[in-house]
Amino acid sequence: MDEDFTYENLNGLKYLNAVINETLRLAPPLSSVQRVSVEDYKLGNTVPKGTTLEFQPYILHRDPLNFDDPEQFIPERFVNPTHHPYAFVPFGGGPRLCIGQRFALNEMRMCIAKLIHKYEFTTAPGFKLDYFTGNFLLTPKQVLVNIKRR
Ligand code: HEM
Repeated sequence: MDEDFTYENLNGLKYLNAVINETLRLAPPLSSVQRVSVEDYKLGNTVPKGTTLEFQPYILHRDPLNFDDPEQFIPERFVNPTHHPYAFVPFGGGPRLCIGQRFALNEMRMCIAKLIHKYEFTTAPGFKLDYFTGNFLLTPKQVLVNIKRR
């Protein structure tokens, strides 16, 4: 069965990839990304050289101008996506885009596909997802699930 979990097969699992993207939209692990301007730049006002600028994937991803019903978990929106390329930036963007993006996506596809192939996961009764705050990494306090062999 292991031979079915190839790069090509995993890449072609449209709904699995949509679920991963929708999860990265609502819970981008890196909630803010910084840049320093290397020269004066006109952006409405002039941003002087040496200014630290920050964009927050978490905020962009939940902006109703970018996504309809942004607070809802709707993987289908990533099956045939229509959003602006810079409206969804869990791995950043431009020349300093996350170097591990493909590796991370592959790893997620492989682990999730193998696990749900053999086991069924449900959230534990009464469990509510909660995150540590005040950290640049979005980390859940705990994840309680029930696991059943299929
Ligand atoms: C879900 C997993 C991951 C997420 C959400 C993530 C997210 C990000 C983000 C938002 C950036 C900043 C990009 C920017 O400044 O525009 C970044 C940079 C980076 N990431 Fe990741 N990352 C992940 C996994 C990984 C992995 C697995 C590796 C290495 C194997 C990695 C290596 C790096 C490196 C080296 C940079 C700096 C790139 C540069 O400045 O040129 N990341 N990542």
